[in-house]
Amino acid sequence: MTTTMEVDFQNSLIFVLLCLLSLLCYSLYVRRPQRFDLPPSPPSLPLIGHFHLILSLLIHKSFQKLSSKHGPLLYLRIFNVPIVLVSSSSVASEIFKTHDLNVSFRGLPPLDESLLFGSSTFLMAPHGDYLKFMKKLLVTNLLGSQALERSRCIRADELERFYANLLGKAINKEMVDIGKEAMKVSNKIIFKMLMGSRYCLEDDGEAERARGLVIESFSLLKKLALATLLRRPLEKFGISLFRKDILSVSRRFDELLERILEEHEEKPSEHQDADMMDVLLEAFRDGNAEYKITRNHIKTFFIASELFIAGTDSMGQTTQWAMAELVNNPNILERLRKEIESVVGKTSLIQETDLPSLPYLQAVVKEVLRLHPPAPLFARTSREQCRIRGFYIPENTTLLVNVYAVMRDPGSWEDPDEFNPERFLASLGTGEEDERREQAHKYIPFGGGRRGCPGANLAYIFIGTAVGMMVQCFDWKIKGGQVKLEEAAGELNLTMAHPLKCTPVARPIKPLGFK
Ligand code: HEM
Repeated sequence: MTTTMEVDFQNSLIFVLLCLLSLLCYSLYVRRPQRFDLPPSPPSLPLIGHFHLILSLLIHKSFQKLSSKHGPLLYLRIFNVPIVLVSSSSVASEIFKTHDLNVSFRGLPPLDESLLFGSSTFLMAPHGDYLKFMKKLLVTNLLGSQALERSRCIRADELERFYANLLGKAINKEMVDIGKEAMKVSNKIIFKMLMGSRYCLEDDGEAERARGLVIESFSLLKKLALATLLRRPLEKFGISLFRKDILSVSRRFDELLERILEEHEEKPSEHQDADMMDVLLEAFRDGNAEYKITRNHIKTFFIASELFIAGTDSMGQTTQWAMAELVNNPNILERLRKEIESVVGKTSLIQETDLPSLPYLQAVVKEVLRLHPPAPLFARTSREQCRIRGFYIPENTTLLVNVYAVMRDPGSWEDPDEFNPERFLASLGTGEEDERREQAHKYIPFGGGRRGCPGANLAYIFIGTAVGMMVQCFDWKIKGGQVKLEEAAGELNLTMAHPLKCTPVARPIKPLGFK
């Protein structure tokens, strides 16, 4: 009896020891190496992890400092949310070339009852059939080169109005808030490209209302990014941040778009004048469409195209930074003006068809986007675990690409903090050098891979013609003679801390048709 008990006891002990041994082997050879394989991580604090490091008001700069000290691929933890920080072109290139599909998700949690941040917006939608279908519609009908060719007169009209507005200010010696004026123009252009000629009235209230909602949504987007970081710790206490504000803006967007939708249904445009709303309504009614879209999809499409870091804000901000750099660099401004005058002359206003013949203007725009990218950071999420530079990246990890650090990396750019458009002229004529930089992901103001920005062509056209017109037709007076190029704190996009306000002085240029 005793012997049987002893044998049983010995067997159980062996069994427990075997279990412990396998657990040890599992943790050593299966789990532990993965933990040890994570990218390098700077020292962190208990509970909050690296949260104190992002409390700085210029997050992209704090991250840049962190990466220059600890390396271009870092593993950070904000409370219990892991983040992988990417700060060099070689790591960005590996991500876009090798892991593009795996990181084609933004990973923000959608708020499904909201039109603004629901799962069918460009921002939240996972990569798949729906997003592919909507992007195809966006490129074919709005942002691709043929679609841009069709909407050229909308932009030419708005550029003339912009010129007339500045001329009025010059005559009255009034100061101009360049970013604000440029944002108004870019917003009107996108609104008209989307909604068609019926909204072309100068004092159109719907465009104004949409602009107000875009501004509100932008500040919500910033809060949403913060809420995403704090989501997991706060959810434990049943706290959901900003939900009420998001739903309120969504409801007002919904009402505005429902009105516009109904108008389009009552009075559809003739085929040749069909605008984006008509195109989407046709896809909505088409039983054989590649993807069956709903009425809500149509609305979210407009919100996304209007809002997503899109036209309105990014193009306005970049135009402002460009003018600030030019005011501070009179030699560059003079060289640019000479180029424009030699190609466009003194009796016509610069047109977008002139842009290919204005390489220095193109170089100025590129250099401004390099130094002052409107989206200094963008996020992707790994759907599955993967290895980047040999390091283990767990599934569902946010990858934060520091565009600002990549485009100011001294390893890729000579004198990276200098405003020097000439660096983009090396490729003059062939464009080969520019292409090489883009291929190597050294120049990424528009992101990269399949979730890269589809609005890049429109952005180059808008910024090129707006800056070109302001240089061609006006001198710019500013108090103190120099602009402070400081970045605003606590913004999601790269904004000037002190908006550029200067007075235009009309030059002896007389575009035909203007008195
Ligand atoms: C200076 C102007 C602009 C800049 C710097 C810019 C930059 C960006 C960046 C960095 C992204 C994220 C890319 C990524 O994750 O790889 C993005 C996405 C996007 N942008 Fe732009 N953008 C600009 C203008 C525009 C315009 C004019 C439009 C359309 C009217 C637009 C529409 C979009 C859309 C729809 C996405 C989301 C694409 C997706 O998630 O698949 N952007 N943009």
